Amino acid sequence: MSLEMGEVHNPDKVVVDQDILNTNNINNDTAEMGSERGCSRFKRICVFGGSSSGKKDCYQDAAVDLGKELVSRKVDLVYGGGSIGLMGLVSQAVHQGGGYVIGIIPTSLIGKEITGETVGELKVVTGMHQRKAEMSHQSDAFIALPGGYGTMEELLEVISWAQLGIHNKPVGLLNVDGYYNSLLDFIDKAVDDGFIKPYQRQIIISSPDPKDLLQKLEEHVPVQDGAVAKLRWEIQHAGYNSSLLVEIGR
Ligand SMILES: C/C(=C\CNc1ncnc2c1ncn2[C@@H]1O[C@H](COP(=O)(O)O)[C@@H](O)[C@H]1O)CO
Repeated sequence: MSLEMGEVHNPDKVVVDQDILNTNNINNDTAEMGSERGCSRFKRICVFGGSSSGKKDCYQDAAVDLGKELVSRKVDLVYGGGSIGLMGLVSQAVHQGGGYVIGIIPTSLIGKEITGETVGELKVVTGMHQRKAEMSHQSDAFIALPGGYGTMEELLEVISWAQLGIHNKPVGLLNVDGYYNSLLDFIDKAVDDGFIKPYQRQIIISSPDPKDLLQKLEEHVPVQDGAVAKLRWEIQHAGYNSSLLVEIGR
């Protein structure tokens, strides 16, 4: 497979590149589709997950169940574009269920040897930072499956962006078999010790069960603080025009 930057693979289901990048369009679509789709307030959810499958069957089962749950709610999947590990399993479950899959992959990770044979659409970006920005632009919520450094980095970034008010999209943690218990304990310690504000602890929505997690995300009301709202207002009124501000404006 040879792909150029910005190219969308799989022409039978081509998404016009400009539409993908236009965050406002996606937002409008989401609002319009809400009643039409009937199943979810989200049009697209970004799922982070291990490039490994983990040693216990329950991790793989959870990835497949999450994919099926997205399909049943008619929510599109945005993910890292690889076919390996839990990220591959969730993408295959969505694709096989007839759902829509968009993989965002940096040029450096393209190649069957590294990512395997991917399903759905594949959008190529220049690097890891562009990938995360693009995944965030594309999505109305985030979910992390169990995973390693890559998953944790992606998860913590969207949490810290929520804390800064860069987005107000729900962040879910699929805490399969208590995999993330020690991370949640650590975050509770950070709250106790004064490094994370108690209301910011609520940014993370966790559940061991995909269906329950999706339901909690649907019902979630984002936490706001006055300082963040002021920051958002000041940046918007400073007249900047960057991808970050497109995010902030959502
Ligand atoms: C480097 C190797 C394989 C990497 N293949 C990947 N393809 C696509 N996306 C990937 C890949 N590896 C990591 N990611 C991203 O990070 C998250 C998973 O990382 P983790 O450390 O396994 O948790 C995932 O969400 C992707 O976005 C060959 O060794």
